Amino acid sequence: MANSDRQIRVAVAGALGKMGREVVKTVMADPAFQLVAAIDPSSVGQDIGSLIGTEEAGVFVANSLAEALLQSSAEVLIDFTTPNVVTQNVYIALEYGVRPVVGTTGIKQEDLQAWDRILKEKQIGGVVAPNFAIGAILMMKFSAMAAKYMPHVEIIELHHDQKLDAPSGTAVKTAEMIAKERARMQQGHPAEEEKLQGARGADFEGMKIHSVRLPGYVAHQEVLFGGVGQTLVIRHDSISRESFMPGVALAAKKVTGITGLVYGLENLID
Ligand SMILES: NC(=O)C1=CN([C@@H]2O[C@H](COP(=O)(O)OP(=O)(O)OC[C@H]3O[C@@H](n4cnc5c(N)ncnc54)[C@H](OP(=O)(O)O)[C@@H]3O)[C@@H](O)[C@H]2O)C=CC1
Ligand SMILES: O=C(O)C1=N[C@H](C(=O)O)C[C@H](O)C1
Repeated sequence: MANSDRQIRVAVAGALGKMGREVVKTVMADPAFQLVAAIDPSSVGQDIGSLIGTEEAGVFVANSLAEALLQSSAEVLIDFTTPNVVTQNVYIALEYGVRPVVGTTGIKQEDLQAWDRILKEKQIGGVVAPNFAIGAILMMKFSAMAAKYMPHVEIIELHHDQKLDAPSGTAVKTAEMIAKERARMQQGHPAEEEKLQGARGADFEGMKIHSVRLPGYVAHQEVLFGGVGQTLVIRHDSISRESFMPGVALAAKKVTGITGLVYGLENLID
């Protein structure tokens, strides 16, 4: 791919993971981007393109994010690593003035607030999106709309059994968006009692969230609403990780034109 000033210089952390591989392919295929670094603990020193089965990228897997960012002059870091790695990665990116685009989930609110502050001080942008699939964004928005009229709601998220965090970032974001539209409330019978701990799921401001982990699933969520004499189910299925790629590419392009942190893809496409 030809290098030009107009291309956005992109580094990918977690480049050999399930998402990272798709992201590397997407970045390599999009003329708006130049892949300049790939960070992952395994296969260090090998060409990332050869490792993921595309053409050679001329970019070799690095272990140290700081060194990779420094040497590559990356402008954007796309992070799909793990919940215990992402926080440190973003602070490193911010130190080097690199704009983070983060899909990794399990991030604390206090870190989101700190990143927003630092990004504003540095006058650059960052994006954290628990879900980059447009269908999932619509599911969350429709759920927030429905909760105004049908406030009794429970969330069931279903994922592959390699997922490290529960509940999913998407389920938490959905609950946050619903919580803005309805008052905190008690659901179910006031005297209900769990005979087996965890049977009623996790609690988010009175909303129950249930996490399923099974081989065969990719990423799925149902938001169930109950009213008098009626129910409503809003469901989204990501049946392949390609579903996330247009959102990732959009965020990596838009992040160069914003200041501060955008939390949620819906805030970039409104
Ligand atoms: N926002 C969204 O739309 C989506 C978000 N996700 C989230 O993205 C994250 C990644 O998911 P997924 O790709 O399935 O996970 P994987 O476990 O497949 O990939 C994570 C990768 O990160 C690597 N890694 C570990 N430590 C580091 C480090 N210090 N620096 C760089 N890379 C590192 C891992 O290497 P190793 O295995 O050798 O440790 C692995 O290759 C999860 O939090 C998931 O929830 C997933 C899908 C969509
Ligand atoms: O781990 C995954 O796979 C996914 N993680 C994100 C989440 O936690 O919501 C997004 C999507 O659900 C896939």
